Amino acid sequence: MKKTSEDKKDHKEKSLGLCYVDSLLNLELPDEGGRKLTEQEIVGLCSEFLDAGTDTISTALQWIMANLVKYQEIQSKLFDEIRTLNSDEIQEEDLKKLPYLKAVILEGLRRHPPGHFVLPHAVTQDVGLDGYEVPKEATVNIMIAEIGWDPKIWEDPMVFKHERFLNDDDGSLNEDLSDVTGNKEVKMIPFGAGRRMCPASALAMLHLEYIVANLIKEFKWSAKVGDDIDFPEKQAFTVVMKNPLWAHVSTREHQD
Ligand code: HEM
Repeated sequence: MKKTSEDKKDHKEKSLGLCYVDSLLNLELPDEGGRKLTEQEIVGLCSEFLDAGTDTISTALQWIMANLVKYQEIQSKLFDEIRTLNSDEIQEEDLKKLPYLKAVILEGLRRHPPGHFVLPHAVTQDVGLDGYEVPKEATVNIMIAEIGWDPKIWEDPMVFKHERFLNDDDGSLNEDLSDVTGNKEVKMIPFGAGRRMCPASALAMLHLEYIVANLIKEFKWSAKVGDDIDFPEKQAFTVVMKNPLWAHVSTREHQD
């Protein structure tokens, strides 16, 4: 760890900035006499970051791509939208010009949230909430998936209908529905809500939009011959596709 720290010091001069481990190595805890993090704490934080940040994204990506493989008409419309950008490689700033893409990603997260629950929470003292007693230290959880599938809020909740996030008149994004923070109203909260909400929700949305846009721009995705693409789930670290996606991938330049 020490050697890495010194190596990083040299590297810092030549690089763009500090990486996550550099920040952890430099951190001092003001409430604990300014002590540094222990090696065990740093390893714990890195592992939390990697687990929370890779499995969730890859699971969400697989569900979204599976829907685009199954529903070719959605994939074609998405490709048409991406084509309007007329750019060689989609950049971060292009993404806000792609409401159809955002609607597909949101519907993917509503219909197939990678986590069906938040992390277990607890209160530090007995609390009365809306007529319910929540005892100190009892485990409290929230059913993320069920909220996004509530038929009182979502029409045909188990159907992949990305258009629900678009305004009928001009195809722009319905801003109220697409707020997933739960700050205005809790309709779907794939990242949880409140103080312990996923700290990387904006980064995750950016990654999903960026990756899906570039995958669809470069390649046409279709089902393996004889594969129907179905959507049963399996609980792993996240809720994954029981039958993982196998797709036939071909470059766009040979066909469009
Ligand atoms: C589609 C992608 C993602 C989804 C659906 C997701 C969802 C969630 C959910 C539901 C929680 C629990 C919130 C709660 O307990 O109230 C959470 C926590 C967390 N997520 Fe994400 N996440 C995603 C991507 C990421 C990424 C990319 C990172 C890091 C780079 C990350 C880092 C974390 C961390 C560190 C926590 C724990 C926060 C805490 O305990 O206060 N997540 N995430």
